[in-house]
Amino acid sequence: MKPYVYLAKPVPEEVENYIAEHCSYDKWEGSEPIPRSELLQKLGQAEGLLITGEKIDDELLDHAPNLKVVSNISVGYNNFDTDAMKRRNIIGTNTPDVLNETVADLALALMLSAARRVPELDKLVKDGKWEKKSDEPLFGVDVHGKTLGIIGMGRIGEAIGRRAKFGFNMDILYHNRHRKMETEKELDASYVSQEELLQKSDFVLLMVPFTEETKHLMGREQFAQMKKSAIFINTSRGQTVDEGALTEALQNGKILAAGLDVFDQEPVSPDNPLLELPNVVTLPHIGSATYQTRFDMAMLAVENLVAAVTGKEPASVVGELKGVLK
Ligand SMILES: NC(=O)C1=CN([C@@H]2O[C@H](COP(=O)(O)OP(=O)(O)OC[C@H]3O[C@@H](n4cnc5c(N)ncnc54)[C@H](OP(=O)(O)O)[C@@H]3O)[C@@H](O)[C@H]2O)C=CC1
Ligand SMILES: O=C(O)C(=O)CO
Repeated sequence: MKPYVYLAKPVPEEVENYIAEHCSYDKWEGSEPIPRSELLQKLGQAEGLLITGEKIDDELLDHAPNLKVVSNISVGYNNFDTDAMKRRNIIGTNTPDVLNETVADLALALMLSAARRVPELDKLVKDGKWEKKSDEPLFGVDVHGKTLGIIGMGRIGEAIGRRAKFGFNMDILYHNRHRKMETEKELDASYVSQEELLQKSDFVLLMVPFTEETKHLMGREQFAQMKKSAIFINTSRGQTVDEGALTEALQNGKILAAGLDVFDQEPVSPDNPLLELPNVVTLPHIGSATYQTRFDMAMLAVENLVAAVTGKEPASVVGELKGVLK
């Protein structure tokens, strides 16, 4: 008998066909995310669960006595309570690498948009406010040749660093908990303390996972350490930034501008004061959102799912849960 899995997230037909070859399954067909109460009801028989970002905690796991694997269609897995999963010998998988280049493209788009004020000036033109006088009020700042500081030089951070170094001739600073000698060599990058990175960078870009350690990694003190002319980019998770402190820094000219793909609350509340600021470029968490990359992520996620429920080792089990499946 084929193992039974539940798909809480729709996937492309070709990906679903792969599941059908190996598993029996049921799926959520709504266009909205599956309501929590509905999800909990679906888990009684499931050996595998496919999700994007739903919270996996004791409450959910108590409804899933047969579960072996939760496969996340995303690389970030801050939605996993890994301790609760470990206690029950349930593994979690994610989708690393297949999205690196796509997310890096978007990070550069945010840097360029914020520096050259692209959305603000696009609106000006479309509002019929392009006038035949001095264009100095429309000036932005250069990206090429400037210094980029990457906090979280991992898989995606490196892809961003390559674009910045080889495409824009930028100097690269980075900060992680551990040094990466090969990356330093490849990108001629310098490992510095977080404080030095904040003080010296023209662009500060956050690409860390959201963990207890990185919660509000950027707060009032950190924004105060940045140059007044610097631009802050967040493509990691909203919770890594104290949004109140960021708003204040932007309003008071402590930093020049920001580019944000992620927010503390998503979808962002329409009354979030960051949305009022002309020097903030905002996006709805679309770092990996191209047709090809979302397809690749879904395929990797179901390959992980199928592997785990058919007794094989999935390609990308998250670090904390490696080896817990019995
Ligand atoms: N906006 C979007 O759409 C997307 C957002 N993301 C987010 O990006 C994150 C990173 O993805 P990815 O590059 O694949 O992950 P990686 O694990 O490859 O890289 C993360 C890097 O962060 C560093 N890091 C971790 N904790 C800290 C810390 N406390 N202080 C400083 N550095 C730290 C790690 O180095 P070390 O261990 O040495 O500290 C590592 O180099 C994901 O977890 C996800 O949240 C990912 C994809 C799309
Ligand atoms: O993969 C992730 O972590 C995302 O944020 C969306 O692709």
